[in-house]
Amino acid sequence: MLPQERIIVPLDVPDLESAIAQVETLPDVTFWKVGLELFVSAGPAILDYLKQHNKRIFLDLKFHDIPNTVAGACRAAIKYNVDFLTIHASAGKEALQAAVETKQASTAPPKLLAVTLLTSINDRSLAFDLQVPIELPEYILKMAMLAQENGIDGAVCSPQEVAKLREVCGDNFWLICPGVRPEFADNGDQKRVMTPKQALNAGADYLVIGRPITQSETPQLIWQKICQEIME
Ligand SMILES: O=c1ccn([C@@H]2O[C@H](COP(=O)(O)O)[C@@H](O)[C@H]2O)c(=O)[nH]1
Repeated sequence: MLPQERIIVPLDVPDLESAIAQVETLPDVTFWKVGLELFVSAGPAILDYLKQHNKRIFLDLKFHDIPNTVAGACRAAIKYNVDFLTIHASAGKEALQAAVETKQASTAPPKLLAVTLLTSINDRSLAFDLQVPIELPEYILKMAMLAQENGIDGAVCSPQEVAKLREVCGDNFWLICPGVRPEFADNGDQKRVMTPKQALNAGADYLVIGRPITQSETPQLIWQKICQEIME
């Protein structure tokens, strides 16, 4: 795989027209992420468009519900024939198992990824807002292990945790990192960040990089700059 094929760009836009415009602006991007904003607005039409243009798809709907509802949502999403699909690890063991059972009953299943802890959460908000009484790195490791033990294919984590998860979960567990910021970019609401090169060196399989590219005045130039950086 070429290094630039390891960068997933989110289509965090309000409608189908804006999504198509963004894909056209970045013709070299091979892997796009469709999240809640766009899917709630445009529905599966955006998935059809991406498939027609031979793009890979990360459907990032982050399911978090009771097992029966998660199973039903996975069954519906799997029909779209996407590459990656997300569920929150904190939905719990039975919901993770329900997602995996649904996937196993399908002929062309996506990789199921468990979100360990949103990259917008830091140690302080984990302790004081969410009242989780263990240290952040330990919590993330526990979420990844819960996912792996129950048959999930990989985890979404920040680059700051990826080396530890790689060491513990091994090479047959996909590690996908949002919270990636080139030196020149603002962190925005991302709290646990590293640069693209640091994230890949730490063991990430794929990086999700959005606003530093898509909200720049020159998205194609920034894309090329990031690709250059990770190839050096
Ligand atoms: O923990 C998570 C899980 C998902 N995301 C998603 O990744 C992108 C990041 O976009 P940026 O513009 O690069 O911040 C976005 O679509 C999130 O929904 C995440 O950031 N953290």
